[in-house]
This record gives sequence, structure tokens and C-alpha cells, in this order.
Amino acid sequence: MASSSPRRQELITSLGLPHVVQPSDADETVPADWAPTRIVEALALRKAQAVAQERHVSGEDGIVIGSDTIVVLDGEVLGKPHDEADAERMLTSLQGRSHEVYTGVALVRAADGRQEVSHRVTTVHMTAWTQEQIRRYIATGEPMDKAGSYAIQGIGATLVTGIEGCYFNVVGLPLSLLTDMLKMFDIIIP
Ligand SMILES: Cc1cn([C@H]2C[C@H](O)[C@@H](COP(=O)(O)OP(=O)(O)OP(=O)(O)O)O2)c(=O)[nH]c1=O
Repeated sequence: MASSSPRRQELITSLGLPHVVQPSDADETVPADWAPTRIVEALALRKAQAVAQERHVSGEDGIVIGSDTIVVLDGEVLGKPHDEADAERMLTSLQGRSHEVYTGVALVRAADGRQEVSHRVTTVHMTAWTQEQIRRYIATGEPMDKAGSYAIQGIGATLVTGIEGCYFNVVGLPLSLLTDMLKMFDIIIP
């Protein structure tokens, strides 16, 4: 698992999949004109490839999983907030509206570099919040390491009135997509 995200680690663990955590230090900058699908697939692949390469060099095999999540509102890509003011700007623009969450998933086999890449999109509908609610939410600290500055699996759930698509995609790892992709490497769950 090429990830430092505790949420992704919990989700992998919930599948009963034996794994090790080996976060990647891949560069996450992309050209400003890239479309959301291209961004999440390329970053998921960079993360998985970086760790697969390290394992290959040290003679270890394994299927390396990389993933990347972004929030997209009116074509604007929202990643993780730089600071509290950035989180407030994002939450002010997201509240009372609907947006898309994109997660890219990449699997790379360390032994031979074989790779599979895909993504999922989930639409998230949000209720309206006052500026005071947004500030209180930011003060909890929850938004600071999350794309779009909210966590559907935490207090951010109270912002969400409904979703269309995979819930786990919003949390950062679409499990049904992942298991479909693992089948291509003969890893069958359940
Ligand atoms: C929208 C949303 C995002 N997130 C998280 C998932 C990701 O961890 C994070 C987006 O940042 P990412 O850059 O996708 O991932 P990361 O830096 O946390 O971890 P790594 O690159 O090491 O795998 O936002 C939630 O936990 N809940 C949510 O509701």
C-alpha cells in the first residue's frame, strides 16, 4: 500500500487483505490544464510506481496500490487545504451545493512493472452552512488533511445530504473498483 493515509489503511484492512504500508514520496504537482480524471490516474500511478520500483530494486515482489483523491467544483480542482483560510474558502464554496469527488486507483506489480489504472467519480450533495459553522468545523482540525477540506466519514458527514456513487470513493479508496482490479492480478476477494 503506497499510502500514508490512515483511512486507506483502515479500508484495506477491512477487506482482510494482507499488506504492508510503504508511503511513496512521489511528486504530486501536475500541469494546471489537466482534466480531473487525468490528474487522479496519473498521481495514483506515480505513487504506486515509486514504491513498486523501490521494491523491485530490493528484490521484493507484491502488487503495489496507489490512489489519489480530489474534489471538483465547477471544474475547479480542490486538493488538501494549505491552511485554515484555504479550508474556509473551500467549504464556503462547497456548502449548499453539489460537487464531484474523483479517486484514481493504480496497481503496479513490483516484479515486472505490469500496471492497471482506473478511477471512480461520486457526486456529493451538501446542505447550507453558516460561516460560523464552517469556522467551528475548521477549529476541530478535521478538514486540514482532506481533499476539499471535509471528511464524509467524520463530522463532515453532517454537511452531506446525499451521494450518488461509491461512498468509499469519497473516503479515498473505492473498494469495489479495487477488488475488480485485483482480480486482474488473480487476487480474488472474497
Ligand atoms: C473528500 C474526502 C477526502 N478524504 C481524504 C482522502 C485522502 O486521504 C485525502 C486526499 O489526499 P490524497 O493526496 O489523495 O492522499 P493522502 O496525501 O492523504 O495520502 P497518500 O497520498 O499517502 O495515499 O482526502 C477523506 O478522508 N474524506 C473525504 O470525505
